[in-house]
Amino acid sequence: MSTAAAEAAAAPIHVVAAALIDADGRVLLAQRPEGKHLAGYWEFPGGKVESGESAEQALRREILEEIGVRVGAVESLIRIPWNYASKRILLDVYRVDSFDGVPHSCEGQPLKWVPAAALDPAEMPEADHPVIHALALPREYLITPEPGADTDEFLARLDAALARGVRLVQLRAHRLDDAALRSLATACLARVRTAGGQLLISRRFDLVEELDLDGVHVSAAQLAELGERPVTARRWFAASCHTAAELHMAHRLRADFAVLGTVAATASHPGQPPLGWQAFGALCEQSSLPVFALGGLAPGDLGRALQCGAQGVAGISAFW
Ligand SMILES: Nc1nc2c([nH]c(=O)n2[C@@H]2O[C@H](COP(=O)(O)OP(=O)(O)OP(=O)(O)O)[C@@H](O)[C@H]2O)c(=O)[nH]1
Ligand SMILES: [Mg+2]
Repeated sequence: MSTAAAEAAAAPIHVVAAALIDADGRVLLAQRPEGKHLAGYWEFPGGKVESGESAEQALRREILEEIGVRVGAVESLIRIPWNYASKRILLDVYRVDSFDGVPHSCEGQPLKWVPAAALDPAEMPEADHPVIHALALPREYLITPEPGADTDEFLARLDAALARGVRLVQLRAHRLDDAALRSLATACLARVRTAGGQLLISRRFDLVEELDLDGVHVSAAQLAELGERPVTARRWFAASCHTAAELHMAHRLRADFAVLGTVAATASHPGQPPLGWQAFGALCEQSSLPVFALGGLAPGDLGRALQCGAQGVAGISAFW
C-alpha cells in the first residue's frame, strides 16, 4: 500500500447528522434499516460526506434525500470520533432549528419525534450518546468561588447569575464542614431549580443522592482513583481534565462531559501553564465528550470556544 493509500485507509469515515428540532423541542430520529450497520437503532438522519463536498453541503443533501426538507441555519453541536469494531467514524452533528417543509420518510425508514429530554441512549448507537448530553447541556457552566462567611451575599450572587441566564452550576466548596456544606447545597439547589437550572457539586459524589443534586464534578485526581462512574445515569457525571490522557480516562469511566483547561492564564491557578486555544482545540477534536473550555475566560470567549469544537465556556470569577 502506498503512504497515501495507508493514510486514506486510516482516516475515519466523516458522517454528518442533524439534530432536527421542532417548535416543541422534539428531536427527529430515524430507524436504521435491516441488514445495515447498527440495524434497528434510532439515529439522527444523515450520512457520509462525499468527496468534494463540505460537511454543511453534505448535511443539506442528506437531509433533503432522507426526510425531504430544506435545512435553514445550522449550528455545529459536537464532533465525535468513534471506533466501532467494524469501522471508525467521525460523527459530526449539527443542531437544526429551522427547516422548510414537513419531514417525511423518503427512503422507507420509520421516523419519530422525541422530546429532547426523553432521548433514550439504549435505543441509539453508542456514538450518539454524547450527542444526547450535548443537546441537554447549555453553553455556559458556572463554577462558584469558595464561599466565604457571608452566605446571604453568596446566594445573592448566585441569584444574579441565574437572572443573567446561567442554568448549569457547580457548587465548589471545599473548606466548609459537612453540616455547612449540606445546608448551602440545599439552599443553592432550591434557587437553581426554581430558575429551571441544574446543580452539580464538586467532588462529593456521596452527597448527590442524599441531597437530590443533579450531579457531581470530580477532580482529575479523583478521576484517576475511581474504578467506575460514581453516580447513576440520571445524574450528571463531569470531570476536570488537563490532558488527552485525562479526557480518555473520563470517557472510559463514562463521564457525561468534561471541563478542559487551563486555556488562558488565570489568577486562581497560577501554577498551571495555559494550554492556549490551539492546543485546547486539538484536545477537543480528539475527545468524544462534550468539553467546556475553562481557565482565564469570560462569557465573551464563547465564540472562540465553539470554533474549537467546545460545548461552551466554564468559569469562576468572570461568571460570578
Ligand atoms: N446518519 C447517522 N449515522 C450514524 C449515527 N450514529 C452512528 O454511529 N452512525 C454511523 O455512521 C455510519 C454512516 O451512516 P450512513 O447513513 O452514511 O451509511 P449507512 O451505514 O447507512 O450505509 P451506506 O453506505 O449504505 O450509506 C454508519 O455506520 C452508522 O451506523 C447517526 O446518528 N446518524
Ligand atoms: Mg444515512
